[in-house]
Amino acid sequence: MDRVVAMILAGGRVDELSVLTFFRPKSAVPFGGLYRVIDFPMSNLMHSGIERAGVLSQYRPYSLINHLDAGAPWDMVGRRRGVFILPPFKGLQASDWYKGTADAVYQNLDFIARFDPELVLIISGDHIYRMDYRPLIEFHRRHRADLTVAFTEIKDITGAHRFGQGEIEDTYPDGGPLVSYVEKPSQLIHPWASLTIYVFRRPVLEEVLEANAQESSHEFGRDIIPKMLGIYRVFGYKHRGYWGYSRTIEEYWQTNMDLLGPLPKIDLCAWQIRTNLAHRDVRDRQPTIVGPKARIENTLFYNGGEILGEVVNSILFPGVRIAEGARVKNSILFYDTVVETGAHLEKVIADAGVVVEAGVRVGAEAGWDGPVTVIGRQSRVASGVEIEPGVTIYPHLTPEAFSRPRYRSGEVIQ
Ligand SMILES: Nc1ncnc2c1ncn2[C@@H]1O[C@H](COP(=O)(O)OP(=O)(O)O[C@H]2O[C@H](CO)[C@@H](O)[C@H](O)[C@H]2O)[C@@H](O)[C@H]1O
Repeated sequence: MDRVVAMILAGGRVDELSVLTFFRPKSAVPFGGLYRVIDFPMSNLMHSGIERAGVLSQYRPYSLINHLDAGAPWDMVGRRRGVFILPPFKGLQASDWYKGTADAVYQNLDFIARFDPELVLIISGDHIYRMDYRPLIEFHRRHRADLTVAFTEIKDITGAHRFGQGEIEDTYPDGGPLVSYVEKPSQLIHPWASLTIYVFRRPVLEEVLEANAQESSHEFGRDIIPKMLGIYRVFGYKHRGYWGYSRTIEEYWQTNMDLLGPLPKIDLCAWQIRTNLAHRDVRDRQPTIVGPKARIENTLFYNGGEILGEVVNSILFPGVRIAEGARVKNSILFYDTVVETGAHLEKVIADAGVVVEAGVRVGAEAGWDGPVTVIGRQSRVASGVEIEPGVTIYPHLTPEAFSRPRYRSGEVIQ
């Protein structure tokens, strides 16, 4: 894979993820008890033998930069390897904030040229999936394609309007020529959704991005792919495995829950997901302590924690403490969340450093189908309060911010 350079789109802000993306881009949102979202595409690259990647970052990049570091966890440090963060910059000619996905790559064509690659693999840093990119690249080469776009079959048509949709000629079992492509139509018109995974022949990428440079809109899905049809050799590749979009709070919660149970949708053992353990002292914390009265069922947890109460169907990041008599169910608790005695959490996502004081009920009785309650970073939920399912709590709130005994579904506490 020496002749392939990866460009990872990781600059987008995702408003639907609410308080979870107040301080970080979606690609840096913690995931699965130990990881961050970008670990999945990074590990896919590593397993596929692709050792050079540029990361196009823009929105609040600190935690992403800190996490990726020089790329050592994914074996990308070396004389001919590396992961390079590419923030927007001021250049000789007009350059600016990345005006869209295509513009982000366009502004870094000279970075790509340094490696003189045959192919450029452009992927999103925001998705949870396991994929070996080698068959895709092999497909691209076999068909002498200029561009290959990877797709997944749309099974749930209610969310179809959020995707780029393609019609793929049924020539081969793994794909065929791309006949038509529409970016986010208002309803389902084609059965395949774009995964934001593109393989370009490098001269073609340069040509189409140069041609788009003077336009007013700069998105691969809206402006580049549709215009290439009929002019270039454009193919659609059918990805058959799991792919988690997790663009809304509910989807993010569900994608995490997909890691639980006897048959997880992504097997973290068979396809090792690598992460950076150097920060938050994760590597050096003590093993998680499980108390004599603890009850733990169908749950993922790593180190540094203390579980004295009850945890069911949940994902706990390092350092989470659950006091005796506390109950946590169907929840995702980020680093160092503290759940005090008698507190009861159901279907909650708590960002790092949250404290839920004694006796608080958050989202209680939400069940599997109820809405998710989200608590922003380092908020302290006051003792005695009841928070109905589906409330959003802003970061850094102190107990004084909770002036009422009960908050209703859909409310935002700030
Ligand atoms: N200015 C910028 N600089 C750097 N990175 C940026 C950026 N703006 C966005 N990104 C990144 O690019 C990727 C695509 O994000 P977008 O918000 O453009 O698309 P969206 O997810 O809505 O649809 C897209 O993703 C769905 C699901 O894959 C497809 O179906 C659809 O065709 C496609 O447009 C994300 O990884 C995002 O972080």
